[in-house]
Amino acid sequence: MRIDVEGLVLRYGDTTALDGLTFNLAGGKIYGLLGRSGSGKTSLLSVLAAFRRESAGSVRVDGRPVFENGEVTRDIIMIRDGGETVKIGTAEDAVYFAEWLRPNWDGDYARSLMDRFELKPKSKVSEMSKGQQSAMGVVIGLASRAPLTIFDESYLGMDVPSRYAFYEAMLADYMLHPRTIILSAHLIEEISSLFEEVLIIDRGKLLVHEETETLLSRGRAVTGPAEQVDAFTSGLTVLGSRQLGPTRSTMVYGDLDEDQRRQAVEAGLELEPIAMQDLFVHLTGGPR
Ligand SMILES: Nc1ncnc2c1ncn2[C@@H]1O[C@H](COP(=O)(O)OP(=O)(O)OP(=O)(O)O)[C@@H](O)[C@H]1O
Repeated sequence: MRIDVEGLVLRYGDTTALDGLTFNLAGGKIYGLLGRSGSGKTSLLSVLAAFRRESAGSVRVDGRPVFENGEVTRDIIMIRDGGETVKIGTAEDAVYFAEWLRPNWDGDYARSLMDRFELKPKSKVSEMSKGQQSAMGVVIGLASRAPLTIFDESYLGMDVPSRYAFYEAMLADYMLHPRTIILSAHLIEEISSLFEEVLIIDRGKLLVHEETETLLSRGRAVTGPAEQVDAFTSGLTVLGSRQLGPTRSTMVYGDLDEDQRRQAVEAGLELEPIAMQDLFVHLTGGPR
């Protein structure tokens, strides 16, 4: 589903959580939404999923406003941190409820996911562990096959093997049933290889919206003798620097042209990619 966000503002009383966000997502991809705590990720996703109404600006999904628009919202599911399923009743009841609400629901797939996450149909959701409740959310989110599927750190309570099982299941199901998936994430290292595009927000503003490959190609660690590194990086956008004896490694952000790459090689400098997590830390790591 296509998403068009224009000048989006969301305020909670005196707090401005989203401060004029504008971006467009063509849809049919897996998007990663990154941002530090309190940057506005849940607020943004809540507006996209019509849980909250924007204070100003507009959000359109496939060209239509989402708030109080049942035609659109039945095609959107947002699973929040901690699972968010019906907490009254059993796992089976939660599945029954989802089946009733979700036009693309796949019951066989839901059952196979429940087996995979070792969730017992007769277990009461309220008595499940945090990780099991998160897994329940993941089951509902995936088996709904909603054209716009949003996971807001839904998998945070799950243990490492379960999280990896989720990533694998999501990717496999997405390949078979392409849709628009947005994942907000703090565990960037684990999950960033799934993202086709990345949005980074900071203090309610959009900092980066790029294809993952482009974003990664912009960050480089320049390593070599300190003096040469400094000469090469002066005039570039420097994200940070580390020194080990006479060797310095400076992270830069921006496109390097052929000439610059050649100069680096001639100066005996190494240009290495930076992991998404490091880029994120340096792009958003200023003082709060
Ligand atoms: N219900 C609310 N009432 C008042 N302020 C809120 C409410 N929800 C969020 N905020 C504020 O809005 C800002 C953005 O919060 P939000 O939950 O969207 O951030 P986040 O990026 O999802 O954070 P985290 O990664 O910690 O979950 C924060 O300053 C937060 O304190």
